[in-house]
Amino acid sequence: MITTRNISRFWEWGRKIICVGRNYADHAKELNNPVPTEPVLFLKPPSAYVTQGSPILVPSYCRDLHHEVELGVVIGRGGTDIPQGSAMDHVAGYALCLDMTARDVQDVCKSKGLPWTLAKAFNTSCPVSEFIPRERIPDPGNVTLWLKVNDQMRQKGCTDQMVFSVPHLISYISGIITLEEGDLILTGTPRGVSAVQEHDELQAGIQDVVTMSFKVNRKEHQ
Ligand SMILES: O=C(O)/C=C/C(=O)CC(=O)C(=O)O
Ligand SMILES: [Mg+2]
Repeated sequence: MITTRNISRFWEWGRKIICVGRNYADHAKELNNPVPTEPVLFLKPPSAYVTQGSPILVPSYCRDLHHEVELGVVIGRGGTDIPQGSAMDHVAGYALCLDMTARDVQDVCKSKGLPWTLAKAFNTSCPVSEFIPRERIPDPGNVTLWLKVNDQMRQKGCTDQMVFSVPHLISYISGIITLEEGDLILTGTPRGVSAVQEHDELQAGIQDVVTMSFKVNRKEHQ
């Protein structure tokens, strides 16, 4: 059987989601973290994806779910040890993403020195917009991301504030984890993260390029 995969539906490919944390100094500071000298990485599984029309589900064990709006980079050509100079040749496009975070659980994990999996990798923890072809964002280092909760602006930040640029991140990550076509890199969030509640409506956008909206529901007990 011949199957053709469409990069504009990259979330259906079952590929890796590699996330960068503390990549904006103002966000690192609002959570009392040092600004990193090397990228901070963690992963989400493909089951974290959710697209517009389906709700974000608060995990049953979470009492403080936070939004984090982020620029996502969709890999078009894989590679290992990719040099910074050619890193952008590996980009197929972008997506607006949310790194939904169970902040109360993350705080417990941090205090116990445990990994962040329960806080970051649960089902629906990675809402994504439609695929944005790379031509529509000529400079990923200079676009403004925003997020509103129930029409109230909570986050607005420009990617020129990233500690590590998109080419730097692609090069660094590919030296540790081979990048494959269809992988997604979440590049970190600017300041303004805050709690969302069941029934809230989140709207987010990248300038005049894309907008998306999601409802928040609580996961039913099974
Ligand atoms: O260290 C913390 O308290 C929190 C870090 C994050 O959640 C990192 C991110 O996901 C981010 O900066 O986007
Ligand atoms: Mg994040």
